[in-house]
Amino acid sequence: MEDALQLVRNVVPPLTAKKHKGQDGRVGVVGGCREYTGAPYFAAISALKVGADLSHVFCTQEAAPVIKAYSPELIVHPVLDSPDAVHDVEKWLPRLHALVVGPGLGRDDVLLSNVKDILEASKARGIPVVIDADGLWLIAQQPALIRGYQKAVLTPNHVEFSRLSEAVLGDPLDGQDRRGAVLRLSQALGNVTVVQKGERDVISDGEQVLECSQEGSGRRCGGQGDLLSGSLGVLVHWALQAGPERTDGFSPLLVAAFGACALTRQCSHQAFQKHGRSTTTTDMIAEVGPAFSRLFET
Ligand SMILES: NC(=O)C1=CN([C@@H]2O[C@H](COP(=O)(O)OP(=O)(O)OC[C@H]3O[C@@H](n4cnc5c(N)ncnc54)[C@H](OP(=O)(O)O)[C@@H]3O)[C@@H](O)[C@H]2O)[C@@H](O)CC1
Ligand SMILES: Nc1ncnc2c1ncn2[C@@H]1O[C@H](COP(=O)(O)OP(=O)(O)OP(=O)(O)O)[C@@H](O)[C@H]1O
Ligand SMILES: [Mg+2]
Repeated sequence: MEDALQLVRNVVPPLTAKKHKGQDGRVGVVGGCREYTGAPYFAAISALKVGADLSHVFCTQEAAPVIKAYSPELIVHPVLDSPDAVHDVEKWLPRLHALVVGPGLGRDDVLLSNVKDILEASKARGIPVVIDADGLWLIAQQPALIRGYQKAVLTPNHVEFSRLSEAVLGDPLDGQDRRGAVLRLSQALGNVTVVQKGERDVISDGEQVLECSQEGSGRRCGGQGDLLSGSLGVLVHWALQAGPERTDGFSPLLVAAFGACALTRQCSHQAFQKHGRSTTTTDMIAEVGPAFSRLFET
C-alpha cells in the first residue's frame, strides 16, 4: 500500500510560480439532469479541490442553474440536451485534459446518444476519460464504445460491475475471485482500466492488479463515488503527464486510480471521525485538502 501511495506522490505536480492557470488541469464532467444535480457537482468540485485549475460541467439546460447555484467555482454549460449538444461540448475538448462521463447523467436515450458521440469525439482527440455511474449504463449497452481505448478508466460500484460483467462476459460478478473478475473484464474490454469499488477497491488494466484497502468508514451515503470519479479526472491527467518513468513500470492510469480510491476512503475516514452516522459526501469533500496532504504531500 505504501509503495503505491509513493507512486501517486511521484505524479503530483509541484505548485510553482512558473505555471499559468489551467496548466495543472482542466477537467470536464459530463452529467447532470432533472433528477440528479448533486452528483456532477460532487465530481466537479472534487476535481478542483484535488488541484485542477478549472472544472467544467456539461449538463442539461434544466440542471444548469441548479448546479451554478451550488458554486461559483464551476463553469457550467447548459448544453447536454441542446439540439447541437455534441458540437457544443466538442468545441471545448481541445481545452480539456480529461473528461469524467456519467455522474448524474440519467438514462434518457437522447442524452445517452449525445454522450456516445461526445465519447467518440474525445477518443478521436486522445482525451483521457473516466466513465462512472450512468456512463457505465451506456457502456454496458455498447461496450464497443470504449473497447481498446487505453485512456479509459471505468469506476463501477458493485451493481454496475455486475451489469458490465453480464453485458461483456455473459456472466455476472464472480463473488469469490474479485481480482480475477476485474482482470477478465478489463481484458474483455481491450485492457481499459477497471476499478471495482467495494470493501477493498480492486483495480486492473488487464495485466497488473492493485488493491486499495485504505481505511474508510462504514458510512455508505450516496455521492462518494462521484468524489472518487472527479478526483480521478485530475489524477489521470497528472499521471499521464508524468509518464510511466514516474510510476515504476505501473500503468499511469492504474496509479491514478489507486490515488483516487485512497483519497476517497481517507476523506470518508476523516469525515466519519467528525460526523459519524450523519456523514454526507459534502462533509467528505470538506476533507479533500487535509486528506490529500496527509496521503500525498511529501
Ligand atoms: N445526489 C445526487 O445527485 C446523486 C446522484 N447519483 C446518481 O444516481 C444515478 C444512479 O446511481 P446509483 O448509484 O443509484 O446506481 P445504480 O447502479 O442505478 O443503483 C441502483 C440500485 O443498485 C443497487 N446498488 C447500488 N449500489 C450497490 C452496492 N454497492 N451494493 C449492492 N447494491 C447496490 C441498489 O438497489 P437495491 O439493492 O437498493 O435494490 C440501487 O438502488 C447515477 O447517475 C449517479 O451518478 C448518485 O451518484 C448518488 C448521488
Ligand atoms: N463495503 C465497503 N467498505 C468500505 N468502503 C467501501 C465499501 N463499499 C464502497 N466503499 C468505498 O466507498 C466509496 C464509494 O463506493 P460506492 O460503491 O459507494 O460507489 P457508488 O455507489 O458509485 O457511489 P455513488 O453514490 O456516488 O454513485 C469508494 O471509495 C469505495 O472504496
Ligand atoms: Mg456511483
